[in-house]
Amino acid sequence: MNKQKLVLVGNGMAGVRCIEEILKIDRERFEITVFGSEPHPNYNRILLSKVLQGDTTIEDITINDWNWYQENNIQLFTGETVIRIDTEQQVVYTDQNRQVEYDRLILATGSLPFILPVPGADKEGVTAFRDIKDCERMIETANQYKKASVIGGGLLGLEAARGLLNLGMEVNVIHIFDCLMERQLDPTASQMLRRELEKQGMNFLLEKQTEEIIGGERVEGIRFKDGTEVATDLVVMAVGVRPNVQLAKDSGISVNRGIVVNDYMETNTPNVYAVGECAEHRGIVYGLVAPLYEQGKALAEKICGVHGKSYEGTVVSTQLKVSGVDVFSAGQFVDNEETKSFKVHDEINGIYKKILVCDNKIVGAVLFGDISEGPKLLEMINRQAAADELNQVFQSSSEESGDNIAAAMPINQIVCSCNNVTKGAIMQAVYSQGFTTVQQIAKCTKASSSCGGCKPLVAAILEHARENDVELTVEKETICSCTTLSHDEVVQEIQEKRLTHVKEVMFVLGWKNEEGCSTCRPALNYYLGMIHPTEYEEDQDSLSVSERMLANIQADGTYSVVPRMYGGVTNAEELRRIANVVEKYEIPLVKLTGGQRIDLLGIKKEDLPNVWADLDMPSGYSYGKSLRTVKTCVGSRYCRFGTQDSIELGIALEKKFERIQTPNKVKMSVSACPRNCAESGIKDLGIVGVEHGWELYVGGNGGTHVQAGQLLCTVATEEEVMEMAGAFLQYYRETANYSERTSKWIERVGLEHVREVLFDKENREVLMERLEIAISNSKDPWKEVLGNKEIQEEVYGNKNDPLTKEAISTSK
Ligand SMILES: Cc1cc2nc3c(=O)[nH]c(=O)nc-3n(C[C@H](O)[C@H](O)[C@H](O)COP(=O)(O)OP(=O)(O)OC[C@H]3O[C@@H](n4cnc5c(N)ncnc54)[C@H](O)[C@@H]3O)c2cc1C
Ligand SMILES: NC(=O)c1ccc[n+]([C@@H]2O[C@H](COP(=O)([O-])OP(=O)(O)OC[C@H]3O[C@@H](n4cnc5c(N)ncnc54)[C@H](O)[C@@H]3O)[C@@H](O)[C@H]2O)c1
Ligand code: SF4
Ligand code: FES
Repeated sequence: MNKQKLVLVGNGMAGVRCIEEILKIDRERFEITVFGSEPHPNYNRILLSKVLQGDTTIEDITINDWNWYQENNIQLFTGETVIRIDTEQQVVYTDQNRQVEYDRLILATGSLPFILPVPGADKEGVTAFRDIKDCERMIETANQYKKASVIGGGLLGLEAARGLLNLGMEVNVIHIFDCLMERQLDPTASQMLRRELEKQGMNFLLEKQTEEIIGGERVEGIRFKDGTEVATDLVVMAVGVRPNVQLAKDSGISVNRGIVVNDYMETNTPNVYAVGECAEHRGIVYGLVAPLYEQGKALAEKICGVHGKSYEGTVVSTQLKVSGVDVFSAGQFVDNEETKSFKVHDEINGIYKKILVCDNKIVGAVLFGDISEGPKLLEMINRQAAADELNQVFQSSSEESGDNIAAAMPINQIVCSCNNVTKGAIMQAVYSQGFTTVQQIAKCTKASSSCGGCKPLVAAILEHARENDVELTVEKETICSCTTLSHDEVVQEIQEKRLTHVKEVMFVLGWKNEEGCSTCRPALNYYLGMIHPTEYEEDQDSLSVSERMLANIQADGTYSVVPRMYGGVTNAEELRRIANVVEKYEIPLVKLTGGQRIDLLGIKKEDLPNVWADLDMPSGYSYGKSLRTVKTCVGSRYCRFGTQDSIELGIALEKKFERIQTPNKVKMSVSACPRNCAESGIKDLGIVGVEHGWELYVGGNGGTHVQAGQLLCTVATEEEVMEMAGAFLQYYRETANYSERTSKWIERVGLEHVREVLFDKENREVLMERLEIAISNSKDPWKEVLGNKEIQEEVYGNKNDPLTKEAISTSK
């Protein structure tokens, strides 16, 4: 199967994030080539400000190192610029005389810093602040020279100025207006900011328009339109950026301010897409990573054929990365006739909060001095919350700080706006992975990995999750009222204290009810079997009637038997045996199940062992929490649409995983094409054949709570399906609560988290190793009974009938 060729032009933050998203969905779909004009692998441009300020180093801001490209089979050409696109032939040409064909092309060319077109702008000592090279140039200049001027009092200019101060230079900030950061702040906040920065040592030349950069070969000063001059050894231009669109324009792709894209990041040219600062969506060109990452996700889903969310635009928020200055701005901040504002101005403590309301809805906010309510306000602005909700913000904020803020925050509130990560996702990462550092959380969830502005909040949530017992108790679900311990805690205790029996667990862990109950006993039995697969013997008293009898008990006290038919395939020999059994034991009803099996209903308990013996087929586990069925479509063997052998794969899956115990029943299916005749979209693990391999959907459910499966990944070969399926099952076995179906488990832990675990090859290998141990210790339970006369008499003989009416009605 030929992979499609995907070419990315622009090795920056937006483009590479989009590639990461594509790899998450489908590692095998594309042969990927990336071109980047800069000589570096993808790095965190945002943190250049922090490099200049001396808080981190260039080595530490790499996001994807050289190995990452290799490991993901990405061909990377750095220091190489794409100079032409032939959109008819679908070929890109570079400045190194290379030409590469594409099936899909992503343009992520970012922005170019705007350089004021004034005389002298090309002199030595005049620089932009956009990339590593600019940053290094400024650091070198600071070693030799003293006086710096930054033109532009926006976010970039102020962060640059702070960096240059830290490097020991005297810094003038030259701004065209009388208010700094006029694109984000109202005049009051702007004034407060100016005063604070002056205290830090910055000098401001406001309402100054640059006319000329003066000097010889090297800059010596700046002359303004009002005739005044300032001496300087370095000029940093931070007067905004322009989308880098020349390549697209020259290639006939529709360009306005940016490259024009629709809600799927498609340009007007077939198979050409754009993301990031070069793209213009619904008339807006964004200059912050949060929207660019959202765009990347939407494009990845589109390009991989997943019916995901389209991109509909973003309300952005900004924070200035200058230590000691807390500024936050989001949405609309300029008053007009239709707006009203809610303001708090505490001049003593230097705190200012202004929230703008329009039509009784919260539409924007500016915070200075205390920005702790920023995430909450951004969430309110995004959903256009009613103005009344503001009371809650201010009442609670006056009492809250640090850990209290973390505790009071709703679970679904976004904490990291750059990466769209909620408090819930962070808490989950801490609970499920036992994380103790912000770095671990950043690696797993990406929270705090971009601008770093949310780091203190992430740290507070981490602290809160680890230390605050109150929330742990409130949020944790105990197994049942016999214990105060959660499922996870019990599993941990069993492992740590090496507990081996149900009674022992209850005794050692201080069960309130020493006999346990019908909820906790089966759970403990499952956990012990999962943790000690080689030595644990099932506690029969903890099993349901159907599990104990190895057949499903029916309303009238008879049983149903479903023999295993791998992949839903049978033959004349098996059918003859089934027919003989039906006649011999006068089985009143034979029914085909939704999982493509034959159900024999109305069998008397004492006939069960003889029925199994005569059938001579493996148990179909219709009574158990285990793999039930793998449903298959006819696939390429007979269907004219089938590109793959779904039957062969279905049978292989069922044979491999047929007897393992799972937290709840598991249903699988394999369809050989997207027509999906085996209903793979509503299975715990549903597999769909596509042109270049197999798509794996997880967490689907066609029962009480109908739930569509979500795409976990796409793989190329049957071997990879088996490996991914095994790792998925084992991770579900190890981390789901007993009785939790995969749909609920994924909802709880998050698909992203499951992907993080399963996409790591080492993780998959260790999960598979543990699963193999469980598989090798499993035996067919019907055969076990047939080989044990005592059990046959004890359990299936007439003498000691263990059943009561109550048992029938409570058995599931
Ligand atoms: C100092 C600084 C601080 C910032 N701070 C923040 C912040 O705190 N928060 C925030 O959200 N954002 C911040 N930003 C903005 C953020 O960095 C950008 O929004 C983001 O990097 C844009 O990503 P991009 O991939 O669209 O473009 P870029 O990161 O600019 O990447 C585009 C890449 O494409 C390459 N390229 C262009 N044309 C070609 C071609 N023809 N062939 C090959 N390669 C090509 C370029 O060389 C570049 O490497 C900051 C930016 C700077 C400079
Ligand atoms: N903390 C952050 O979020 C952060 C930090 C740095 C950069 N960035 C992003 O990087 C990009 C570039 O930042 P920026 O600050 O250069 O862009 P900007 O457009 O936000 O600000 C440019 C500033 O320069 C001023 N200006 C324009 N012409 C001028 C002139 N002739 N003389 C003096 N001042 C003049 C403008 O009034 C404006 O305030 C933006 O997209 C920004 O969002 C973000
Ligand atoms: S899913 Fe596709 S291959 Fe399978 S039976 Fe249906 S149409 Fe045929
Ligand atoms: S808010 Fe920027 S990294 Fe979290």
